[in-house]
Amino acid sequence: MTLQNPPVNSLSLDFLTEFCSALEKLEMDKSCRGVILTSGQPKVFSAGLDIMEMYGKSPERCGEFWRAVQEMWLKLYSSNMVIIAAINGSSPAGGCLMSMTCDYRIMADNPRYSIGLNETQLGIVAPFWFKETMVNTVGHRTTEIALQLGQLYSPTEALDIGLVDKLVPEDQIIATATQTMTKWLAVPDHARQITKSMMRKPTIDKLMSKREPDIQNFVSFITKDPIQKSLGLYLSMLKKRKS
Ligand SMILES: CCCCCCCCCC/C=C/CC(=O)SCCNC(=O)CCNC(=O)[C@H](O)C(C)(C)COP(=O)(O)OP(=O)(O)OC[C@H]1O[C@@H](n2cnc3c(N)ncnc32)[C@H](O)[C@@H]1OP(=O)(O)O
Repeated sequence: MTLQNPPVNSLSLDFLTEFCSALEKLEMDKSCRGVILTSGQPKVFSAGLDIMEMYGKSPERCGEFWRAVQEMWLKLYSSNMVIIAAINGSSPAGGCLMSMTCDYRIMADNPRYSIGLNETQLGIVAPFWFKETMVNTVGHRTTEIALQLGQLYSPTEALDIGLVDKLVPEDQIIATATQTMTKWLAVPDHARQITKSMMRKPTIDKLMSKREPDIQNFVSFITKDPIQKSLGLYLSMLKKRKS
């Protein structure tokens, strides 16, 4: 699957809805056992959640957006398929979350790229299921430091902490992902799928049982004046940096 939402693959409501529907089709297709997730945009895997979906929007619209974010996470994290992330660009916040739902992460070894959950840098807080996905990936202590600082890691740093599994030159990323997929698909599906589910079920069940309160929490948090102000400042910083 190639992410195509120019310019930076930000995760808008429309894009998330389309993504989930495409993933569901693959999940139901018995001939499809694995997916390589990559970006069709230069330099960026995904810029994370579309900030415009969280800025100046009605509570109803924010709720609809958050349900779509939950759905994307649930579909990816609980997929029966082998999902390999070929991270061919920067992957902050929601982009990092998306990568962490995959079974294996291969990143281009370009020092200009970065990956991490940088929410606190925007004045917002990564919700419990973002946090738990990271704990399940890199462990508790590393997550505590990463989340409080809103740290973005270079590919080499990300490899050091186990946030990605392998670095390769960018032009070899799909070939390496394909070789890796062959190895993962050599394991009998049922045994691998049960094992994956055993590892991830507690985190998935926790969000499933708290979906509505999590949406309420998000809406009441994101629509608060100081949070809207922080997002507005961050957006203008992004635009200014460009000029
Ligand atoms: C008890 C508490 C309970 C809490 C419950 C509530 C929890 C709330 C949590 C909400 C979680 C949010 C997670 C997120 O994903 S937030 C998004 C974070 N994303 C970022 O910080 C990334 C920002 N972008 C960048 O750093 C860079 O754009 C880039 C990805 C490194 C690419 O750089 P590049 O130089 O190639 O591109 P530009 O910066 O010039 O960007 C091109 C245009 O795209 C716009 N842009 C970039 N990112 C976003 C985005 N995420 N959303 C919307 N728009 C984005 C950028 O402004 C440029 O626009 P322009 O062309 O109009 O200037």
